[in-house]
Amino acid sequence: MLTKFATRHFSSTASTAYKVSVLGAAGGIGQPLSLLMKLNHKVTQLSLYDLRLGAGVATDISHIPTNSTVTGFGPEDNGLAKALDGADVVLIPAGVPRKPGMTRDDLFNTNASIVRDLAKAAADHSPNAAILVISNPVNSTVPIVAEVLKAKGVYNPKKLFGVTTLDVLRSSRFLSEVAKTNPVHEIVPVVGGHSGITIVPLISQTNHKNLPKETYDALVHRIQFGGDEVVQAKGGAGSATLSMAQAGARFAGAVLNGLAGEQDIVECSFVDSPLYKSEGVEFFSSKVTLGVDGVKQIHGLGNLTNAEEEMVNTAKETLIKNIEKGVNFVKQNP
Ligand SMILES: NC(=O)C1=CN([C@@H]2O[C@H](COP(=O)(O)OP(=O)(O)OC[C@H]3O[C@@H](n4cnc5c(N)ncnc54)[C@H](O)[C@@H]3O)[C@@H](O)[C@H]2O)C=CC1
Ligand SMILES: O=C([O-])CC(=O)C(=O)O
Repeated sequence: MLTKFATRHFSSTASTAYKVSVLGAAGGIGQPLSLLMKLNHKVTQLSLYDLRLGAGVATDISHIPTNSTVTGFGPEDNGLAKALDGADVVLIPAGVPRKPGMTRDDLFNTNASIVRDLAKAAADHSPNAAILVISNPVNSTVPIVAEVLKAKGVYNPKKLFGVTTLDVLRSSRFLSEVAKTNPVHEIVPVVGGHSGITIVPLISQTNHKNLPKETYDALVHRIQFGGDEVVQAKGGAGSATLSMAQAGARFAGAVLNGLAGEQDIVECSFVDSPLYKSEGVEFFSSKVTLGVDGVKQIHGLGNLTNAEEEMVNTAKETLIKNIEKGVNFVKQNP
């Protein structure tokens, strides 16, 4: 694995057998993510659902000799219900990716209903699962899932996560490139949300507080718009898939480690957060300690520079609108 925010200790009572369901498992992210989950030894049942090719991907991955069964499902024969039944962790990378010139918000019209419907099924068939939302725009799809779960009476804010780990991975990598260090040792908290200016890397909390202003500004911009680099490079064929699979597998692994009772498991994630609720920001990404019930503790941002504080304030304004958009969508399209 790449980086961890803290040392891990183990609880002797930990359970280590989990069912993980991937919804959208045959997609650009879904396939490598499913592969990486097959390599996680805590996963004993891997359930792969997609509108197409779910069974094919599952059969392929099932030949890997790790200690899990792999089952594939499509929409026929109540496949979604079966895929979700009793899941401990549900990963959702279903939905369309960006093309050059689009923002993540441009995906809202297509992905909102996909995520809403998958959340309804998760509420019915795996109401206790930790739900990890990858589908964009994350700043809005996470509130969509929350509203659906609330309407179904099964909302547990400790078990809903927007996956922002790719921003953390990029921060480690891009910072190491300018600082000429080993990225494995660069740990950068990234707070806010997951789109453009809502992505706020806290470089002041690394060993590289005094980067020249021009270098710092370029680094922050590259982290905030790193997704665009991949969208441009793929020239219309999609967005980040392989690095996202690694990010998703790292975050799902951390959630499983928390569920298993391991201590001091800390990752950044976009969660139902008390940090700025009084200002109307219902969800916010910050460092979160993961535990047996999901979120164990949401950490404050710590000391910020003036520049970081300004970025957080700007992020909050956009987040309020993105979150409201998701909430309104479910109200108007239950
Ligand atoms: N959170 C993050 O950091 C990132 C999020 N993403 C987002 O992840 C999503 C997926 O991206 P890709 O895998 O590249 O797209 P893709 O188009 O390659 O795969 C999406 C898959 O979802 C499936 N799908 C669509 N509707 C479905 C439904 N109702 N039920 C089940 N499966 C369904 C499709 O059949 C397809 O296999 C996009 O919205 C993208 O923007 C991408 C990169 C990073
Ligand atoms: O840029 C995109 O559309 C996909 C994404 O969320 C990322 O790569 O961070």
